[in-house]
Order: sequence, then structure tokens, then C-alpha cells
Amino acid sequence: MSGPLTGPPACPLVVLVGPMGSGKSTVGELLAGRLGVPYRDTDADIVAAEGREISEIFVSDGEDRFRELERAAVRAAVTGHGGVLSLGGGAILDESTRALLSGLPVVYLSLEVDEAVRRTGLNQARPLLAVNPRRQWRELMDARRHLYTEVARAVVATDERTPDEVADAILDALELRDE
Ligand SMILES: Nc1ncnc2c1ncn2[C@@H]1O[C@H](COP(=O)(O)OP(=O)(O)OP(=O)(O)O)[C@@H](O)[C@H]1O
Ligand SMILES: O=C(O)C1=C[C@@H](O)[C@@H](O)[C@H](O)C1
Ligand SMILES: [Mg+2]
Repeated sequence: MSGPLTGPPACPLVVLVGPMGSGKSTVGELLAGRLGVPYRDTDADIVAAEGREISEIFVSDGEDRFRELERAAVRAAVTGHGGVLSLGGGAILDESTRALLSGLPVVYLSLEVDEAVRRTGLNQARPLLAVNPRRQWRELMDARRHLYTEVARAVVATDERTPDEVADAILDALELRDE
């Protein structure tokens, strides 16, 4: 019998988690460019597969359905992507997702509420912050902070860093620098 045609499954070099506005997508793309590896974002995977925006999935099908799609999208990405991977902000709510992340180079991008509201305030694309962004963001963080911390190998504070500086801090934290 011949061996597999494609070699072992890929494993991400960096996985970014954190709340809405922490910069997972912005920094993830930047970091992938700097490392010369592919970038993948589970929110974008879901939008592409469903052919509709996340806010539309929430409104039409509800959050539970979105979380099902997210669980499958995260599993596919974590087991099949060798570059930088950003997860949706609520992906870590799922216990099987947290188990899947165990042992991977996961970085929690943290930020405080003032900066989160500044960064997400004018954007209507986040259904969970649609009504009272400050209060909703705080409540989400109260429920999730320990989960981000639990899955992370390193925590990088983003409040007073530019995206480039956040990328530098991630490389340092994971000891991925060349020099
Ligand atoms: N370090 C930073 N400094 C200033 N602005 C930032 C920083 N990182 C991201 N931003 C800005 O904040 C906004 C949110 O960033 P981004 O969409 O990357 O966050 P996210 O973590 O992917 O959020 P979501 O979970 O909703 O996908 C964007 O307008 C982005 O340009
Ligand atoms: O924090 C969350 O629950 C979310 C974050 C975004 O990345 C999207 O996955 C969606 O808007 C929900
Ligand atoms: Mg994002």
C-alpha cells in the first residue's frame, strides 16, 4: 500500500484569539505577510462558505447556528492550515474548540473597554455590540476573559501598540524571530 499523497496535516504557526476589536484580523494578516505564510480567518471562512455576512447569519438563523458553523470552521482551519490563523471572538466559548487548541501556539490579544469601543464603535458589522457597545463588550469580557487566558500560551496587550508593534510582541512571545 502506498503512503499518503499530501504528507501530515498542517498545523498553524500562530493562532490569534481575543475579543472584538483586539486586532486579530488586522494583526493576523500583517503577521502572515511578515512571516511569508498564508493567512486564514474563521469569520471570513464562514462568510465565504455561507455567502452572507455574519450579522445576517445572526439575524436569520440565530447565534446558536452561528456557533455551530464556527465550531466546524475552526476545526477545519486548525487541522488544515499551516500559517497564521485568527479565530472569531467567541470561538473559545466552545469546549471542544478549547480542547482542540491545547498545545498550539495560541496568543490572546487583550485590550481594555475604552480602546475596544474606540476601535469598534463606528462599525455595524458586529451583531453582539449592536445596542450598547460599552456595556455589551464588558459583559462579554466578564464571561470570556478566563477562557481566553485558559487557551493562550501568551498574552499580548494591544491598547498602546500599533498593529506592527503587536506583531513584534507576538513574535517575541512565541520566540519566532529569526535573529
Ligand atoms: N493595535 C491597533 N491599534 C489601533 N487600531 C487597531 C489596532 N488593531 C486593530 N485596530 C483597528 O481596530 C478595528 C478592529 O480590528 P480587527 O477587525 O482586526 O479586530 P478583530 O479582533 O478581528 O475583531 P472581530 O473579532 O470583530 O473580528 C479595525 O478598524 C482596525 O484597523
Ligand atoms: O465575539 C464574538 O462573539 C464575535 C466576534 C466576531 O469575530 C464574529 O465571530 C462575531 O461577530 C461574534
Ligand atoms: Mg476579525
